[in-house]
Parts: sequence; C-alpha cells; structure tokens
Amino acid sequence: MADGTSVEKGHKSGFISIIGRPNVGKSTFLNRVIGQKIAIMSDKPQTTRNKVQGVLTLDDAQFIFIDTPGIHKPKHRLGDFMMKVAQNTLKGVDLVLFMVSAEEGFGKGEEFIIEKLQSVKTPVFLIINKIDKIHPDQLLGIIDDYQERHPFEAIVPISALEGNNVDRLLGQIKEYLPEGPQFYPADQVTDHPERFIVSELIREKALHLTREEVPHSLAVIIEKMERDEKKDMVHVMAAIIVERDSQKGIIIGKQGGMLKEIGKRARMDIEQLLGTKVYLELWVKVQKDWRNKMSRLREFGFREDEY
Ligand SMILES: Nc1nc2c(ncn2[C@@H]2O[C@H](COP(=O)(O)OP(=O)(O)OP(=O)(O)O)[C@@H](O)[C@H]2O)c(=O)[nH]1
Repeated sequence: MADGTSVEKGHKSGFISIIGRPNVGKSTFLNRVIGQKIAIMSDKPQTTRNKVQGVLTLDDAQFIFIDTPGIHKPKHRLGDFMMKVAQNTLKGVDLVLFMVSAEEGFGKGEEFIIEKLQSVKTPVFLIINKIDKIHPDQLLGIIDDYQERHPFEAIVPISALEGNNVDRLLGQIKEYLPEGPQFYPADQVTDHPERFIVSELIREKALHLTREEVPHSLAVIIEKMERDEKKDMVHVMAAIIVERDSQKGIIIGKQGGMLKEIGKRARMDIEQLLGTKVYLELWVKVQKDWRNKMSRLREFGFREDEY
C-alpha cells in the first residue's frame, strides 16, 4: 500500500467530479465502475445529496470519483447549499465529467450547468449517457448540440446501465490524470463512513417502496450503530425523517407493513455491506420544513466545510 508520499514512476492518480442534472445516471455509472453498491440509485431526482467517493484502483492508476449533488437552479435553501457544494467540488479536481441523458434534449438545466462551467479551468468531458435508449442516428445531432456550446476536452457516449463504452471512457480519463501516488489502499472503494452508506440504503428503500407518494424531502439519521459481540451482530437504530404527518402515515403503512418492508429490505443490503447479521430498528419522525432549516442540515449528514 502506498502511503501517499512516494510516487511509483508512471503511476497516475486523480480526483474526478461527476456533475449533471438529477436522474441522468451518475450513481449508476459510479456503481458500474466501482462494482459495488455505494451510491444509491433511484428513479427519483436528487437522491444523491452527499459527496460519495468511489475509488477505482488499477495496477497503474487510481481514480477517485466524487459524485456531486445534481446542479440545478436553487429553489430553496437546500438547493442553494447543494449548488455551492457542487460548484466548490469542481475547483479542486483534475477532471469534470458532465453527464447528460441522451433521452432528453438540451434544456434549461444543461444550459445552466454549461454557464457554470465557463468559469471552471478544470478540463471537462461530456458524457452522453443512456445511449441504449436512442437510435444511433440521433447521437450525432446531440453531439453537435453540445459541441457548439462548450469546448469539451472529449465527448463520450456511454450506457452506464449496460456498460457500453465505459471501459473506453476509463482509458480516456486515465490520460487526463496526473502522475501521482496511490492515495487509498487497493481494497478501499469508498472513504465514507459505513453509517452514511447504511443511512443511504434505508433511504433508498423508503423512496423506492413509497414511489411518488413521498417526495425526496426524506432523510435518515443513524442514531446508533453498534456491534453486539455476544450475539455476533450489528445493532442499527435509525430514524426516517419526513416533513408532514401524512408522509409519516405512508412510510409506516397499514399496520406498520410499509415500515416493516423498508426495514427488511434495508437490513438485507446492510448485512451484505457489513458482512454480518444486522438487527435494524426503524422509526419515523416528523420534522416540519426541515429543508429550510440550515442549522439542522449538518445533523442530517450535510458536510459543507469539507469542500
Ligand atoms: N436505459 C438506461 N437507464 C439508465 C442508464 N443509466 C441510468 N439509468 C437509469 O436512470 C435512473 C436514474 O439513475 P441514477 O444513477 O439514480 O441517476 P443520478 O444522476 O445519480 O441521479 P441523482 O442521484 O438524483 O442525481 C435510474 O432508473 C437508472 O436505472 C443507462 O445507461 N440507460
């Protein structure tokens, strides 16, 4: 394992930030590349709100990916916060991947991001994702649309879901990484504390199971996570935070059925992640209008000052 001070000749390493509108497939891409479920996937927008680093270690290079919250025009204070985090991330990285969906045409959201990119000196790749959803003939038109708007260092069409062209993209990224040491041990895929991943797994289940009924204003706080040596299991106590009583009802479900199902599915994923048996206790709390309460954001796991 390298200690971060010695650089083997020819070894490359660097930080890569992934930006793009919600739902374009950033988490899917990261999961494919890292091959482990570390960034949550959902068909609801804005499910990724914290920095998630995925580390890919090859023989001669280490890629450190940063999955940023979706850049968008801020509507409330949480939006402002997310924008700031996303923009600050761009400054300190070696390469920015701007991901768009081939399915959706160039829109206001993309225009807004391109505007933000004008002031960034970091090289930017345009990643056109979801090419499995379009006819190859349509691709050239999309490329033209973007090419005239920003001098991208490269334009790479991929399907994060099916894996098309992802290896080629990794090769292209490697060319842009500077020579540098292996910052992380080879077997480390994320530097996030397990607590955060556990909370994301619970949030993912709650979002998936309640579909459109509960908006993305849902947070999970891990109140306790302890190993019980006697029982050889990990005890997790977590609260699901919603904004309204009606949402609390939906999450709990008929005779607690929904909460039970969320717990069951989350527990299975957490057991897989930790490689041990898990006892998961879940409950639901209503915290009105939490999105606008900046002071509480940190309690919910937001860590602005790291950027
Ligand atoms: N057909 C197709 N679907 C994709 C592809 N990549 C992602 N998706 C789907 O698009 C949806 C959104 O993907 P995510 O990876 O959660 O998107 P994201 O950009 O991380 O979204 P946020 O976390 O909200 O910013 C999911 O339903 C994915 O399965 C792709 O290459 N092809």
